[in-house]
Amino acid sequence: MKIFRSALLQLQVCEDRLKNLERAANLIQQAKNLGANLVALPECFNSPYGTKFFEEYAESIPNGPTCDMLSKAAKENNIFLVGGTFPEKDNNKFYNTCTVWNPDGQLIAKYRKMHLFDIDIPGKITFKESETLHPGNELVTFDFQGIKVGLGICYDLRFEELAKLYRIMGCKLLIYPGAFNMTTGPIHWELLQRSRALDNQLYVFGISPARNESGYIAWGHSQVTDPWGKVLAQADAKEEIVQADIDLNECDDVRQQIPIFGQRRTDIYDTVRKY
Ligand SMILES: NC(=O)CCC(=O)C(=O)O
Repeated sequence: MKIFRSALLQLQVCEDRLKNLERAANLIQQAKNLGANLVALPECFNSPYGTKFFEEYAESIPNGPTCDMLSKAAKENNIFLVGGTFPEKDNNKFYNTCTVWNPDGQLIAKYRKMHLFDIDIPGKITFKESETLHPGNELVTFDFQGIKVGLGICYDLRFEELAKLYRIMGCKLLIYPGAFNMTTGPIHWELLQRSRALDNQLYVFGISPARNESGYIAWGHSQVTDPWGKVLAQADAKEEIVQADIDLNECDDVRQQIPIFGQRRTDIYDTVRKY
């Protein structure tokens, strides 16, 4: 399908897991009513975002209330559902994991955040996901009606190598559930998505939780960016559905008109320096 309607659900997340699931299920249904066939939730949508919460809210995949809700919602609404992320428990290790569900309610992809959010900006924000989480080690794509879609999570947006690999693998859309903060969000969130989109000539979705009042405060501003690097749609801070009609012909046009991928001097890049 070359043209489709997408919906990014900028969900208001609270400390009550079941309320988060109910609210998410409700927004998914609203997105379906708007005609969306690809719907995506934000990072950490079943729990507040914070290292002290990850173990308490973690579930195994695919058994648990969060996967049950996602599977049911995908099936009942007959949509592809990118289930944001939630803390995953596997063999006594914890991951920040994104699941993807097809319209039959089947789990078709699972991506574990590869670059953990460990930063220290004195007086502003210090965060260390690696205190409780392990990183994933695999790139993950899924097929959405003939389109290859690549997955990343939030801080992964900063690593252009990951996005480039997805482009090389044939992706035309990258989806990043994410929860940027009030320090980096205002200056980096939009810019990073536009950069990944422009560099790789593909669509980028960034899906944030809505702004909350305390703890880790999410920037919001869920965003759809096209292969020209243009922002097609962007939320404000509150809970809302960002919808956008995606025309994959744009990818083909941009790639043909500005054919940077065939023009890369990999003969030089690959020999000058090995990382
Ligand atoms: N959840 C995250 O990975 C946050 C990333 C972030 O805020 C950043 O600045 O990078």
